[in-house]
Formats: sequence, structure tokens, C-alpha cells
Amino acid sequence: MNHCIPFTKMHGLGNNYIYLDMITNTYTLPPYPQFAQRLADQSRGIGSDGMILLLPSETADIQMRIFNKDGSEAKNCGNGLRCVAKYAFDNQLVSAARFTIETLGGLVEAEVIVDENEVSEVTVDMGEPRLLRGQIPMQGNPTEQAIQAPIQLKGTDYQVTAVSMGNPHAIFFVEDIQETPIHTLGPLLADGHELFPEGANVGFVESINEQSFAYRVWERGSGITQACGTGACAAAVAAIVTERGSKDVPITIHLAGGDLTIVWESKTNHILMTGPAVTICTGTFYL
Ligand SMILES: N[C@@H](CCC[C@H](N)C(=O)O)C(=O)O
Repeated sequence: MNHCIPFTKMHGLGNNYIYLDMITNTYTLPPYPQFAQRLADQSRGIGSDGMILLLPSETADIQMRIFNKDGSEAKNCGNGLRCVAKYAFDNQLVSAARFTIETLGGLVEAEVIVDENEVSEVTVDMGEPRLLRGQIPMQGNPTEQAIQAPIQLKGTDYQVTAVSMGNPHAIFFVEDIQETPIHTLGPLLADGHELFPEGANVGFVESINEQSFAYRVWERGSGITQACGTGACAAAVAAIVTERGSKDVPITIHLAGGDLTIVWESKTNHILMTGPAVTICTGTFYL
């Protein structure tokens, strides 16, 4: 007898996950890492960048857990947070438009923006960016930041800025994002490099002007994706700490799947991320 697993597939700018509502449904699931791999498999599963669980929380209104395509668990997911917020609001798991979400990377606050009875966008207060090597984690003095730190990849010299948004990001500013070999550089840091003991999401950023940056990503555990919300926040933070952009000024990050607006508020030192969240379909997976 097959187990029937109700699911919802959602995306934020094309960064798509299978969402399991473990508040409304009672599931009997295989171990999460293997199940995430199975759901994400395009040939034998549904096909996605990974799996996201919605769970009850003791410290927030709702809890999110995120598993990458390869089954590894991450501590945060920006596009996932906006989709979790939309799902929770649409399915009355929360009673107000503003509520809190617990992640392994910390507590965040989400606000859904409703337009003609539809959630049009979601703003998430992602909390403070973390810049110390010890917080990324990144090899070296744990109390120092890595801003434009020298690094050699495949015999070429680069400069990396490391930012944690609950999960680790290695940001590189490049002249021409289309010419950057993301497929070869990304995996060098994503899944094991002596500098990043837990790997990193590898982001490449091209400056357009002080308020506008193009960004492409190789995600740890999932490879190239259309968008990465925490990566967009990290890109804006890296732009500001390298004096390419300013705090309190909205920055548009142009991702392959669309745009996100990021503000680093000096009053709170928090990062605000605003962008869409879309439901693709709902269905039943047979286990
Ligand atoms: N796509 C996500 C980030 C997902 C987790 C990441 N791959 C990691 O391992 O840290 C986002 O939108 O932030």
C-alpha cells in the first residue's frame, strides 16, 4: 500500500522547492535527506531545488526546515521564507499578515503584502548579516572579517567577501557576469574547500550602478539555481561593505529568475528582502 504524501510546489523567482505542511498533515516519511533527494529528482520524483518542511514552533508562529537537492540541510533560505510566508497566510496557519518564522539560522519576521486578495509580495526581515570569519564559518582569525580577501581558484587570483545570512555566502565581484565560468568556479567552494569548512553558496556579482547589481549563484547542495534569496542579501551586504552601495538605500539584485529588493537598515542593522512568492501546483506523491 502506497503512502500518499500531499505536497505543494512553490517558487521564488524560479528557485523552486517541494513544500510539506507538517502542521496540517501527519506524514510518515523516510529520513529527510534521502526523501529530499527523491522528491528533487526530475526523473523519479517531482523535480525541484530541494524540499522545505513547515513545522510547528515553540518560539515563533511557524518553523521552516530546508533540505537542498543533494539532501544536505541548510540553516536558511530566503526564497523559501517568502514561500513559507505565502503558504502560511493562504492556508490560515497564521492569523495576521505579519508573523515570525523560526529557522536553524535564527528567527525572522515576515510580512505578506496583499493586493486584490492575493499575496503579491513578501518582505522578510532577515536579521543582521554576519561578517566575522568565525560566523561564516571561514578559516582564519575568527574575529576578523573577510572583505575582498585574496583567494586563488584554478590558478587565477580572485577576491572574496564572506557573508553569513544564517548560511554561508562567498561573494565575488566580477567585470562581466556572462563571461564568468560559474560552472567550474562554483563547485570549488560550494562543497569543500579548506577556506570554507562547511562549504558556501558561491555568488558572482556585477555592479551596474550603486543601486543595481546582477548576481548569479552556484548554491551549495543544489548547483546553479535561478535565484537565491539569502545570496541576494549577501550580495547587497558585500556591495555595501566594499563601498559600492549604501545602507538605507534600496538595492535591486537582478537574478536569473527576476529581481529582489534589499535594504540594509542602519537603525536596526537588519536586512530587509522583498520579492514574490508563487504557488506552482499541489499534488500527491506516492511513496
Ligand atoms: N536558495 C536558497 C538557499 C538554500 C540553501 C543553500 N543552498 C545552502 O546550502 O545554504 C535561498 O533562497 O536563500
